[in-house]
Amino acid sequence: MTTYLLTGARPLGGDPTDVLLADGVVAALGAQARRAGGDAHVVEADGLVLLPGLVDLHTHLREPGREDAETVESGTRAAALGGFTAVHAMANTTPTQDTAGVVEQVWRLGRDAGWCDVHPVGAVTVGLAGERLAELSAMARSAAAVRVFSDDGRCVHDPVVMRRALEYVKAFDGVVAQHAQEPRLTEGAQMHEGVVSAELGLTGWPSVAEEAIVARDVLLAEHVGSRLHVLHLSTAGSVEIVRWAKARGIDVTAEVTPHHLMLTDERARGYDPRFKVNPPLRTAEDVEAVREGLADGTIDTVGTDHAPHAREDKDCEWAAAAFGMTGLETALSVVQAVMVDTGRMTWVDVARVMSSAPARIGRLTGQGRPIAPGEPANLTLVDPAARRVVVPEQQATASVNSPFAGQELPGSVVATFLRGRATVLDGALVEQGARV
Ligand SMILES: NC(=O)N[C@@H](CC(=O)O)C(=O)O
Ligand SMILES: [Zn+2]
Ligand SMILES: [Zn+2]
Repeated sequence: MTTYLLTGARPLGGDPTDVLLADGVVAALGAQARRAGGDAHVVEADGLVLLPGLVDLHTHLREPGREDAETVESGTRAAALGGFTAVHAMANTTPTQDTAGVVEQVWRLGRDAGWCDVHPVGAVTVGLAGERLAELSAMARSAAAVRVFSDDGRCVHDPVVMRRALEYVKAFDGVVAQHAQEPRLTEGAQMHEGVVSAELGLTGWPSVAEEAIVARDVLLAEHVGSRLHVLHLSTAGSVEIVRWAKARGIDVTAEVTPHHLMLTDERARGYDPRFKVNPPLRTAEDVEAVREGLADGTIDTVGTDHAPHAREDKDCEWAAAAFGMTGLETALSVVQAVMVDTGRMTWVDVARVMSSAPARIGRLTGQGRPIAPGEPANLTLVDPAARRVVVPEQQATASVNSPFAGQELPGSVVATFLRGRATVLDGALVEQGARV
């Protein structure tokens, strides 16, 4: 296995130092790294920020079932290029990831592709139908060792089913990740309900449809003493509820997506379906509230909600288009633009919200660890001074539905290491055959 000497890298944005990666771990730092790294492959890292490998709790890889939109192979290539060393693959596949057999299949596909760790999310209910609990314990005990359960794409709407799921996952330290959307309040909804939806004549999706479920679920989590994770939180009211719940000692964590940190419902004005997403893009006040919530720790993680869609599902009129946008290859840049370059967060904070916190919530060992001797070498090296224009056709994801197409974003991933092996070097994928 190649050893790597990263020279002049800034761990978590701190002072420059040399970092030696050998035998899958961070072998040494500083002068010791330079001494021991005589025959190592040198990666010039002057001015580059070294982060723990990013961990996504919310990726749609679409395999099995929609390999025309993404496969485990194409999606994990995108992940590696985005700086990720682990992703959680959402359960809304066809067939649904609701049995030990299907989650093991996805887990194996991820392992064989080798671009990053793939942790399948288990469905909460059979077929995401919201009625009967899926075989949660069999998925937890399978080779995939599932700890995160979600019907994402759909809300676990029945409070009795949600309560049972929260109770059940306690047996194996699992977490229920809720897609908070009151279905009756969002029937036929096309975008955020507000001034813009009224002007465009599109059916609105009120903030309360999210907030009502977030409020109910934090109370349920408190009642049964279980862990709850709120996916893609998007409204100022949701931030307030989670803040209240945490102050009360409820074991809740929350996620925001890069697109909800940057974009508003004004984008719907062009009726461009790339901006159609669930939950919908909200108002500037909501965007400010989720930024503040992320900076003050109310929101624990940034999850990409990478949701690739085939061209025919997006190249159509707004009302007919699918909900969702890609995000793995732009997530870190968006967080840099919105949170770091504005002085609202440091790289230490970025490492928390994009690596250590999601790893902890997913109960991953070996990911999101400090950059210290003996720790697994899951790392990403970022050039914060770089700028690039997003060209979806040039990305590794098999789909082109990026809301940032044509936009210039700061920062680029120069290298990604998975247990000491480079998956990305010089900003390009290191193909299997070239890996040593
Ligand atoms: N976010 C989306 O708009 N779409 C997701 C489902 C989801 O995350 O709810 C998808 O699977 O396409
Ligand atoms: Zn969702
Ligand atoms: Zn999703």
